Amino acid sequence: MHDPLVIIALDYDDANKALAFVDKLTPSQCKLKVGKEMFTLFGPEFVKRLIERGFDIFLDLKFHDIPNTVAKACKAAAELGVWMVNVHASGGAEMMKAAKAAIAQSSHPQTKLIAVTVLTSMDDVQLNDIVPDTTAEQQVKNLAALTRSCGLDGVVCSAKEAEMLRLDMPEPFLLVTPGIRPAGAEIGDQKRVMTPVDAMNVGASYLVIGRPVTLAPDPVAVLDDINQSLLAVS
Ligand SMILES: O=C(O)c1cc(=O)[nH]c(=O)n1[C@@H]1O[C@H](COP(=O)(O)O)[C@@H](O)[C@H]1O
Repeated sequence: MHDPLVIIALDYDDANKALAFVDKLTPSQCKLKVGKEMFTLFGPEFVKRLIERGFDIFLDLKFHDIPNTVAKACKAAAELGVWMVNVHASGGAEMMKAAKAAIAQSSHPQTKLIAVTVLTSMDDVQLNDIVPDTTAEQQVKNLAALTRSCGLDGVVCSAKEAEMLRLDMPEPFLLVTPGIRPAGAEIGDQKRVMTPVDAMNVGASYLVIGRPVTLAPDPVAVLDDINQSLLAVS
């Protein structure tokens, strides 16, 4: 089966609404991301229902805690049967290595583990409130290098940093890029954004796209258009 490049962020507060959308999709059109809102509302059962429908699931809970806690959470996520799970790289090397080791020991050791570098909702000004005297680009570079040295499968970053990272981080290291906005789409709370085609051209592995698709009057048509536009670059 063709591996879809788009990961749809299912950020709904209503499981039936989310499932009504998912029922119009096939696993060759997109992977699905379940994040903090839907997981908090509907839990692992909801994730299992999506897996049963044949979709690859990115469980985006962005774990960030002491190594023991994150390792156990990642093992539990892997055992749900998800395709990918994530942690915050700023949790540090010990935490990331513990998470990787725990997944390797789980019943689903092929689960991919990636680390968030700098959230795509942050610009340099916001970043400097928490990490002075750096840029988002520099911080992404440092945290991606740390993530890679810990043996993880990839990072979450904005497509703005993809070209720089690809210089010394070739595939199969994954660059998973949210903050994707088709031309003319509302940017909302995102800061470091790029269009789907531009993101793929600079080296993204997968594009995480939420509201531009899910809030559209015809979400499936928007997803089809994005997939069509990507045919030329993939
Ligand atoms: O890890 C993520 O998926 C993530 C990291 C990041 O830096 N920025 C980011 O937007 N995300 C997620 O990607 C999705 C983006 O959604 P939209 O902004 O609606 O396209 C949301 O579900 C976010 O939680």
